[in-house]
This record gives sequence, structure tokens and C-alpha cells, in this order.
Amino acid sequence: MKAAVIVFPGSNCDRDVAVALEAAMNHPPIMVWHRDTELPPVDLVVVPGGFSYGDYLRCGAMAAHSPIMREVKAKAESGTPVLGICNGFQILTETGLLPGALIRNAGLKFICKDVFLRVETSDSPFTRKYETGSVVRLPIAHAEGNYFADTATLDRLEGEGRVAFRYVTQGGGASLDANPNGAARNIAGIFNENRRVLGLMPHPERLAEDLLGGTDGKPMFEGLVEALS
Ligand SMILES: NC(=O)CC[C@H](N)C(=O)O
Repeated sequence: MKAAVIVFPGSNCDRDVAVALEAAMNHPPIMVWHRDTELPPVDLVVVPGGFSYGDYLRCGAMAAHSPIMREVKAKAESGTPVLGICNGFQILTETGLLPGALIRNAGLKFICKDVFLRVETSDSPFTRKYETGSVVRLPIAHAEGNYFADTATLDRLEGEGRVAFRYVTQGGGASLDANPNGAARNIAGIFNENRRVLGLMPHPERLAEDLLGGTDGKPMFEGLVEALS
């Protein structure tokens, strides 16, 4: 499997995700600068977390208009899987590859902590190594992670099984207490129509090896390698 990681000015999880990908793939991904206008031939594109363009305007708003995102959009539209983590998720909604928006956290504060998530479906190249309904622990670190969409869109996402992850308690209940940022229906991650684009606010790359304090993020990268090799 070949993967590309997009690097924007202000990305800060690009190398973390490269390490997680390299561990799963046994070779490093290709780092692609935001000003590039072409992507190399790859099986996966990762839009990483961070503070692209200093979060000016709105998180992800400027990155969505950088030259490389035209290519990322075209790749996604032709079926290449795209993974957007945190700022990457924000960029994918701003680009229109995923519906809805990530707005300011309900408490108006930047939140950095581990959360529990329920894997809503294992039926995707990103989640195939997780069991449907299993609860995992991953870190969040964001100021604008409050998923918002109109009721019709939320109903459609749920009806089509496109909610990938939901904030839950350690025991797996999707109570309001488990929701760190006010996200609609406790949504932490969603798929596009064909489940080949995933955006999620938590950071699987930050808990992908024992040295980091946990490995609940690792199956995402292993599953992608399994699905795309
Ligand atoms: N970790 C991240 O990717 C942060 C995303 C964005 N800068 C925010 O604060 O919401």
C-alpha cells in the first residue's frame, strides 16, 4: 500500500500519522506539500491534524482552498480512500467531501484529553479491524470539534450507517456526559456515501503504539493496509 500525507503550514500531526502509517505499512508514506498540484499514485490520502493556516477564519477554511485539495477531492471522487483526522476532518467538511461542519466546542475551550468512542460499524476500510459496537479510547485535542448538521442530514447519516464513531462512556452508553464538545448526536466521526472518506475528531495516530500509552488507534492503520494492499 502507498499513502500520502498532506502537509499544510501549521499541520502538527503530519509526522505522528506518518509514524503510525510506517509502522503498519513497513515503509514511510509520501509527504505532500499543500502547494503541490499533483498527488503521486497512492492508495490512501491522509489529511492530518493541526492548525492549518493558524486556524485563521475558521479551522480548515483556508486549507480547503489550497492547491492540493483540488487533487484530494478528485482522488476521493474517483474512489481513493481519504482519512481526515481532527483538522483534517474540518478540512474535509470545508471542502465538501463530508457533510456538516465542525463548530466551536460547546464550552468554548480547547479540550485535550482521552475520550471513549463506540465503533459504530466495522464495515469500512478504516474500521474493519474493530468490532462493531466495541469501545475504544483515543485522545481529542481541539477547539472546534462540535459536529453540526441539520436534522435531515443527521437522520440520513444515521439511516445510511455513516456514523463511524460516537462519544460514549467507558461502558459504551452515548450519554450527554460522554460528549466532550456538544457534537450533535455524540458524533465523533462520519463517512461519505461510499464509506471511502472518513473524518474523525479523535486522533488514532496518538495512541498507536505502547510507548504512547495505548494502542486503540493502531487497528485503523492495520485495517487500511489490509484493505488496500
Ligand atoms: N488537533 C487538531 O487537529 C486541532 C484542530 C483545530 N486546530 C482545532 O483546534 O479545532
